[in-house]
Amino acid sequence: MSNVSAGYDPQRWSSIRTGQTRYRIGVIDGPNMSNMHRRDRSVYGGAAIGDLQEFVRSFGESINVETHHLVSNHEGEIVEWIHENAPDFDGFLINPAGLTFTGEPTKWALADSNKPYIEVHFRNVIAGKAMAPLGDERRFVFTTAAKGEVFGFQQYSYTSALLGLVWVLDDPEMSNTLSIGQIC
Ligand SMILES: O=C1C[C@@](O)(C(=O)O)C[C@@H](O)[C@@H]1O
Repeated sequence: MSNVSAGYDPQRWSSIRTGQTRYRIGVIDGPNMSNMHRRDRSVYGGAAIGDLQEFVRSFGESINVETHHLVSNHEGEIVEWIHENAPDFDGFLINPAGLTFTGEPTKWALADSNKPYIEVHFRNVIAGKAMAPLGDERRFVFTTAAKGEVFGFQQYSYTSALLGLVWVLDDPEMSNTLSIGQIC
């Protein structure tokens, strides 16, 4: 009997990718990531932003994905880059970094593009939040329209997110559950 379950497709459960399309993904690093080689080594590993971009690019190639990178300390530049490039991209990864709690314009540029995006962070950005003092009610701006989140795995947050994004793009059923439209 083949109709075991509409959701079960053996191909999806037995290969890294279910599709062969070569995707173009925009990878954005926000304010302060250009300085990552001088930031806390235990989090950012002492590597420079160019090393990170090369790491993500080469992982992308291994799964037939082309990544295009922007690092910027200026929100306006990030917004314009999204406007300009969104038509040519299939999706985005963003480490909003310094814009994590304030980046409404960038969040909307991504949401308006109607392309899925995944928010990434080196750190576990939620750690300790349960014990945040009263009054520290900062809101994660990008989470409301993201397809997903990956944080806490340092540079591997990016490669994990890239794989997740490709799964979403390869699988029309997952793409249909985009959270865009539920933005508050
Ligand atoms: O600049 C950053 C980096 C960060 O996004 C990360 O990658 O862990 C975490 C943010 O809270 C912080 O503002």
